Amino acid sequence: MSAYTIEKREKGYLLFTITRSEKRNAINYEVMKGLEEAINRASESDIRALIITGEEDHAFCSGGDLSVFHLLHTKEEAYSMLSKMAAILYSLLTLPIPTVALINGTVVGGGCELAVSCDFRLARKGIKAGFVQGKQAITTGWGGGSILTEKLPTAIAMKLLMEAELHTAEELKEAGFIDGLFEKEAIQVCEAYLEKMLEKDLSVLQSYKRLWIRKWEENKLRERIEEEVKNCALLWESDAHHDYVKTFMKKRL
Ligand SMILES: CC[C@H](C(=O)O)C(=O)SCCNC(=O)CCNC(=O)[C@H](O)C(C)(C)COP(=O)(O)OP(=O)(O)OC[C@H]1O[C@@H](n2cnc3c(N)ncnc32)[C@H](O)[C@@H]1OP(=O)(O)O
Repeated sequence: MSAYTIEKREKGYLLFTITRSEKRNAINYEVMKGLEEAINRASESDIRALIITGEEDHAFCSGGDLSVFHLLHTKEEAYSMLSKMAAILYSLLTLPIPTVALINGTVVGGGCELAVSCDFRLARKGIKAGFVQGKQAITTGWGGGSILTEKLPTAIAMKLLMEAELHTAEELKEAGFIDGLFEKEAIQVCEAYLEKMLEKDLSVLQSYKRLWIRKWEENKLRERIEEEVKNCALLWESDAHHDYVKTFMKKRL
């Protein structure tokens, strides 16, 4: 059973779906490979947008797959995984077409980092979301913290990260993290959200997106992400982090 699907939709966008609902769509190395493939295909000339979502309606994405990543003990082992995903999310962030995180369910940890790397976030009403890494004695480690501070006012971004709490989609729309809410028919809602953009020449969309990419380059975002990854790898080694992961895994073994 594949961990993802990539579908080219007749309206000219790619739909990437994480298909690991049995693990609340946690990201393992296969999902990372799928994201790389989707990003490469989205760079092809006829693709006008990329939508990322999760299978079923329990979760959009529960972040890193703890059943795999709990085997990473040292900062070097953690850095290898974290930097791989950080590079993927930076490629996603800087895709010169509109990207949407279609948040069909709960989104926590690295799942929020995936979502913030998209241009827009549409969420089902009532879902829970949070940058929970702080509760696990680590920080964001895929670049999501650095990217969040590019997209939200600093104080709001820092509060979301430092508190590491779960919020409702409604609260996060208030905070400016979520751009739109829906109840059902996620794909139709998302297509309606993109409709006017998808009517425009691809070169117009690409030119506008390059304005933001230019800003992120001038703000040395890629270097700041690298520092975030290194800091997270250092914290990864802490007993507090390993204790959290052990507790999570114990409940499930
Ligand atoms: C830098 C990013 C960083 C990283 O790891 O690299 C992170 O992403 S840190 C954050 C890692 N993620 C988590 O800590 C989330 C853990 N999961 C949960 O808190 C809950 O599962 C939740 C809130 C996502 C959903 O809760 P719900 O009650 O709906 O489901 P269950 O907890 O019963 O889980 C169902 C099923 O899914 C498995 N599962 C869920 N999340 C993960 C995960 N992140 N990795 C691996 N497996 C996960 C869980 O073990 C259950 O499986 P089962 O076989 O039934 O026990």
